[in-house]
Amino acid sequence: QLDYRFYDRTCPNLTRIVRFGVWSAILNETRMAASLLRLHFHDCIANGCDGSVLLDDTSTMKGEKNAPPNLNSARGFQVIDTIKTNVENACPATVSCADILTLVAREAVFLTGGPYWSLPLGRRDSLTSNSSDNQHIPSPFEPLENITAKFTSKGLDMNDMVVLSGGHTIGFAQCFTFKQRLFDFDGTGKPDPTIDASLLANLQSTCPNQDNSNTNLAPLDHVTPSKFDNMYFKNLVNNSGVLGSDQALMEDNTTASIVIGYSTLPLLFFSEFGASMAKLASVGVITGQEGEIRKDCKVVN
Ligand code: HEM
Ligand SMILES: [Ca+2]
Repeated sequence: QLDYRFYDRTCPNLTRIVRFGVWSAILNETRMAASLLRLHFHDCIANGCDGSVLLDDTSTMKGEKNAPPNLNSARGFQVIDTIKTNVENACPATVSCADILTLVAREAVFLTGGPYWSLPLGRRDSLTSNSSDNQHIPSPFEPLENITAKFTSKGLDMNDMVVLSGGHTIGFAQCFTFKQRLFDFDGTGKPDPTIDASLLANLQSTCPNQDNSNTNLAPLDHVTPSKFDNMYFKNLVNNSGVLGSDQALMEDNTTASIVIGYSTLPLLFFSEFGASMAKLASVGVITGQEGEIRKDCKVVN
């Protein structure tokens, strides 16, 4: 029910408005591209791409935004609000927050050097958000089989999972999300023996072994952290993945061979990333008369 020409008549400048908004935000802070891409992923994995991640909590509703893993971690809400305001000024009560977030993620990837893909539109916004839907978001502490299962339960296969993990070619992670690998891997009291030695030294200096380093930031791709390229996959081949869940892609033969492919074929990565992003963007969408077109992405009408 999504349609490639959904807003052609009702909001012809939509793509331009979104692109300008994302461009301005990235100009102000490079990392914002990554934060916006992740926000879309979390929206889609938790109850479908319906803008539910954007809703503020109310006295009767505890939503996704302020629940783990988004709490003190998900970013970019202000950027979405600014773009929504500009879209409302051009085309009042027409474009959903869910479609805006979907378009924003595509522009964020494109403007940092990544691929571009076509997207059918017409998503509607949810009337609720439920913190418990965040349980579907993969955790960096869980085994690969669990993460794979979380993707397949949304209709995304192992190839989608590996290629979409390439989103970690941009952006940052807080030390607590990978620190046990640096000092106490699997309760051994030692670092993960597989981490590349120079990356290990680097990460240990960014994330010293004390609680007050938990929210320090390290790039997920330590070579080209603000460029959307296939370096993430090259890093995995070189034992330089940051999250345990990233490096785990090299421990299974099937996922490892996909990683190796993308590490040598950047254009294959780009085309498959676009295809899988389009697939992600259709997960659990609501269309037609369901849901609503929110006026303000933070609150239901
Ligand atoms: C495969 C399972 C995944 C796991 C376990 C995972 C986990 C994480 C974690 C722990 C962080 C750091 C959060 C923080 O420090 O607060 C992160 C950041 C990020 N993730 Fe993922 N992620 C996964 C998949 C994805 C996918 C599919 C995408 C997009 C296509 C994505 C895009 C990002 C981006 C861009 C960042 C950086 C955000 C920023 O700098 O603000 N991740 N992820
Ligand atoms: Ca990169």
